[in-house]
Order: sequence, then structure tokens, then C-alpha cells
Amino acid sequence: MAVFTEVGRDEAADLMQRLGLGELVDLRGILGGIENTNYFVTTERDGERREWVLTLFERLTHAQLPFYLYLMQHLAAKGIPVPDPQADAHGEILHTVCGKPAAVVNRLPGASVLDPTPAHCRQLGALLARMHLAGQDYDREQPNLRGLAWWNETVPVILPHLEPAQAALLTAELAYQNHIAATPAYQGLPRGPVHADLFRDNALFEDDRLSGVFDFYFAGCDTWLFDLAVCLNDWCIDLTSGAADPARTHALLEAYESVRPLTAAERALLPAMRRAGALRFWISRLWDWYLPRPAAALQPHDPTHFERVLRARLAEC
Ligand SMILES: Nc1ncnc2c1ncn2[C@@H]1O[C@H](COP(=O)(O)OP(=O)(O)O)[C@@H](O)[C@H]1O
Ligand SMILES: N[C@@H](CCOP(=O)(O)O)C(=O)O
Repeated sequence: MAVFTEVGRDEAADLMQRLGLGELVDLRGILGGIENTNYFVTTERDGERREWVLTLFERLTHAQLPFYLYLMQHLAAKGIPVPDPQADAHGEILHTVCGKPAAVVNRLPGASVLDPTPAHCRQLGALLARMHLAGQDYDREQPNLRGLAWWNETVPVILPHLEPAQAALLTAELAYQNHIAATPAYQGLPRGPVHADLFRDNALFEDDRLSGVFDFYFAGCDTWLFDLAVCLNDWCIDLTSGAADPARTHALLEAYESVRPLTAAERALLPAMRRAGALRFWISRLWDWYLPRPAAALQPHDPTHFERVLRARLAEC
């Protein structure tokens, strides 16, 4: 469980009142998650019980958060099933709890499917493309804070912890991605606000129908192709070996393209972006592993998984 900051009932009750969401009935720390402090909150208003998620942001600042919160609001208003941040009487959706920036969003129904079939991947692919198109007219800009600049900063910090073969792979892949990023083909790729972390555990299904996607706190402006690659690297692989699963890959890609066909440049750069997606999460997992933060209880994700995913993508090239 990742509860970095303990929130008292009084403080939670006060916030829910200020947002007009009713009386606090229940407050429960959420198991899972590695970035932020999350609580499920139950309130009651006019005899009706409702469920919310209270998030305290542990790394992101007041200045960075409006991009994510207004993006969720923008997408929700366009009918994309994402959490909708709740406003106070002044229309403010970024709050402060225990001295930390905080938000309250509606709890989406359903549960994550951790062993997805092609049918699940198809729904995810179509939703991803709809989300990209719905974000096109979002008017705030913020780079992907876990993009190339962060990889270049972070790799030197983690290299001393690695075996020589791992260090060589990480260094070579980072050089390759710097090279790709400088090419006109990459720079011409369609881009916009992207989720950038849409793993199996950030989507919910109810009766096998995709009921929503959440955890937008790694979102940023980046190529749509990178977002697609991140999804393929998680939803459409064998988690033990990192190998691509052809049926799920085909289903996700076909559904994505039924909403937004890829350009020729995107098709050509998809293998490179799948390598980029693997590199991004290898770096962040190594960083969390070797430079952990204190938390009430925190299980960092296994970095070697994304080393295998990267090696599997390289073997395909
Ligand atoms: N809006 C939401 N609706 C339903 N469940 C949610 C929502 N937001 C978070 N959760 C639950 O909280 C867990 C942790 O949230 P997550 O955003 O992944 O945390 P972190 O950002 O710390 O990684 C999720 O696995 C999910 O069960
Ligand atoms: N999806 C990332 C980690 C991000 O954590 P999340 O709980 O916020 O999705 C990974 O698997 O490394």
C-alpha cells in the first residue's frame, strides 16, 4: 500500500463538505499505486452514498498539476470515461490537504483485468485513439516530464548501480533514442496530450466492458505513437518473457486504427517508439528501486521486467 501521508477523518470530512459532496461516511487508504497517496472516500448526500478518490500528490507540484486535472476535466466533458476532478464553490479543482496538493475525483466502476484477451485490447485501442482525438483542442501545454530530458538526467544517476551488460544496454539505447528524437521523421509525428502510463492496472472493466481509465499523473504533451507504444508494451506482451502476443497486438492496433489510422511515418517509427516505451519504464523502475522514497508501505516494481521488454523489442528489430 502506498500511503505516504496519513489523512485524518476530520480533514477529509472538511474537504468533502467544501466540495459540496456531502457527509463523510468512510475513508480507506488504497492498496496499490506507487506515486501518490490515495484514499477511497464514501460520502452521503440527500440519502445517497457516493464514492470518490482523494489523491495527495507526493512529487508533483501545485504548478504542474493543473495540466493533468484540467486534461481529465476536458476529456470527461467529451465523454471519455476518465475521472472528473471536483470543484469547490470558486470552481477550483486543485486543493490542499495536509499541506500537499490534492484532488478529489469520482470513483470509476469496475476492476482491472490483469490478464487481458484480444477483446479487452480492442476496447483499449479504440479508447486510446478517441482520447488522442479528444485531446487535440486541449489548450494547456506541459511536456512529458518522464520524457527524453528526464531519461538523459536520470541514467547517469542509476548507471553506477548496474551490471556492466545492463549499463551498456541502457547507454546504447539512450543514445539511439537521442538520435531518433533528432530526426525530421520523429519531429513531424502527430502529437498532443497523452496518458503515457496506460498500463493494465490503470484501466477498469465492468462485465468485460471498458468502464474507464485513470491515473493521468504521468500525462504530458508527447507523440501519440509513444502513448500507443506504451500500451502495446504492457497490454500485448507475455509478462514473463516480454515477447509480443500477435493476437492482442493485432487487436489493439486494428481498433486504434479504426478510429485514427496511423501515418506512414508512424508505422515506420513504431518499433523505435516501442523501444522508447520500454526504456522509459526501465529507467523509472531502476530509479525507484535504487533511490526509493519513504512510504508507509511501498513495493517498487521489478526493473528487470522492462529490461526483458527492451531486449525483446530489440530482438524484433
Ligand atoms: N478514479 C478512480 N476510480 C477507481 N479506482 C481508482 C481511481 N483512482 C485510483 N483508483 C484505485 O487506486 C489505485 C491506485 O491508484 P493509482 O492512480 O494507480 O496510484 P499511483 O498514482 O500512486 O500509482 C488503483 O489501482 C485503483 O484501484
Ligand atoms: N506503470 C508504471 C508505474 C507507474 O505506477 P502507477 O501505479 O502510477 O501506474 C510501471 O509499471 O512501472
